[in-house]
Formats: sequence, C-alpha cells, structure tokens
Amino acid sequence: MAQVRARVQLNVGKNSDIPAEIISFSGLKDGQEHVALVFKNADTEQDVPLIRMHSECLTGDVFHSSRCDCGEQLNECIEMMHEQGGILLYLRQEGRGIGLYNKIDAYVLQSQGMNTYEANNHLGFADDLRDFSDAVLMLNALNLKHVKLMTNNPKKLNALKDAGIEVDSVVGTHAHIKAGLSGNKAYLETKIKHGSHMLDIKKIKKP
Ligand SMILES: Nc1nc2c(ncn2[C@@H]2O[C@H](COP(=O)(O)OP(=O)(O)OP(=O)(O)O)[C@@H](O)[C@H]2O)c(=O)[nH]1
Ligand SMILES: [Zn+2]
Repeated sequence: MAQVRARVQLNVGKNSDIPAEIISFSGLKDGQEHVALVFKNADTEQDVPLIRMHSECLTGDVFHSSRCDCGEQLNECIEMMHEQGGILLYLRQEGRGIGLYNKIDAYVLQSQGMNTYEANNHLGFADDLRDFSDAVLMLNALNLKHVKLMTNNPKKLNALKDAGIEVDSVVGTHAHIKAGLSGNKAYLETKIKHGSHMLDIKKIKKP
C-alpha cells in the first residue's frame, strides 16, 4: 500500500499562475519518483474527478520536440484541470518504459524508416513496457475509486478497470500535429493503427 509522503502548494503553467498541489508518495513499487499534481482540491472536493496518467517524455514535455505530442497534451491537461479541477499523475516512464537513451536510439532507427514500435522491437524491447500499477497505488493512496480519465490509450483505461477503479467516462486529448521531416504525423498515425489509440482525427490541431 502506498501513502502520501508530502503535499505542498505551488503554482504551475507557463506563467506560473495556476494553483496546484504537488504530492509525493511512499510505498510505490517500481522505485521511481512519481508525483501527483492536484488542481482545485479535486481529490477531496469532487466525487468523480478528472484524472490523467501522463508518461514522462523529456523531449516532448520540456523541449516540445517535433517528434511527438506529449508536451502539448500536458499543457492541454493542465489548462483543462485549471478550469474544472483534476489530478495529474506524472509517471516517470520515459520512452514508454525503455528510458531516455534507448528512446533516442529508437529515434535514430525511426529516422532510418522504422515506425515507433518496430524501432522498439529492433532494440530488443516489447512495444510498450509500461505498467500502471504504481498509478493505481497512487489513486488508492488518494482514496480515489471513481474517476473520469483523460486519455486516448485503451491500455490505461483497462489498467484502471482491472484494478477496480470505476471509470465513468473517457475524455480524449487533441492530436497535435507537427509538420516536417522529424514531425509527428507518422508517429500519431502509428499509434492509431498499431497501438489502438482512440485518437479522434477530427480533433487534430495544427500548431
Ligand atoms: N519508445 C518510444 N517511446 C516514445 C516514443 N515517442 C514517445 N514515447 C514515449 O511514449 C510515452 C507517451 O506515450 P503515448 O503512447 O504517446 O501516449 P499515451 O501516454 O500512451 O496515451 P495518451 O494517454 O493517449 O496520451 C512517453 O513516455 C514518451 O516518452 C518513441 O518513438 N519510442
Ligand atoms: Zn513525447
């Protein structure tokens, strides 16, 4: 069983003006320092809060790399949670669990023509190494048993359902398309075709 280790207020977002609380945990299983960001006290004041399980992507979240849409999804989530409250679980699962250096190796292979999953396989990894059991432990520690989930990824939905968390509804994120040779169009299309992501093409946003 995991427990809240500390919680403290801070402001987030590009202008540092969105009030939130950051929470650390003890008792997580995989040895990573996962954190939760809570907006509008959603964990204590909402019956069915909006949740996002966001897998870390240094290149996308911090540098807004053209190769993916992670940073834009993160901003979209923070803005939505600023409006309606919610809990963002920031999971330290860089590169779908293979780590940053391996992800960069996978990018090299993608530059030579492989798709994201083929590149992972070529490096000897499965398509996706993520396991969401620590996310479930974090939700349990926050006493959240009934949620709305922000994702396009059916695996995340199933991970929560299988762990006995009731998911009332699923809110998709936009697809943030970036053009160019190292753009993310093929990456997003592969997620839909191969990863069964429920990405709504009508929601595609061009920057
Ligand atoms: N191995 C690998 N990981 C990648 C690649 N591009 C992005 N990632 C990682 O993928 C994770 C994000 O996963 P996605 O499949 O984009 O999205 P998701 O989080 O599963 O689903 P959503 O909730 O719909 O956003 C982050 O950890 C990224 O670092 C890639 O080309 N190869
Ligand atoms: Zn990314």
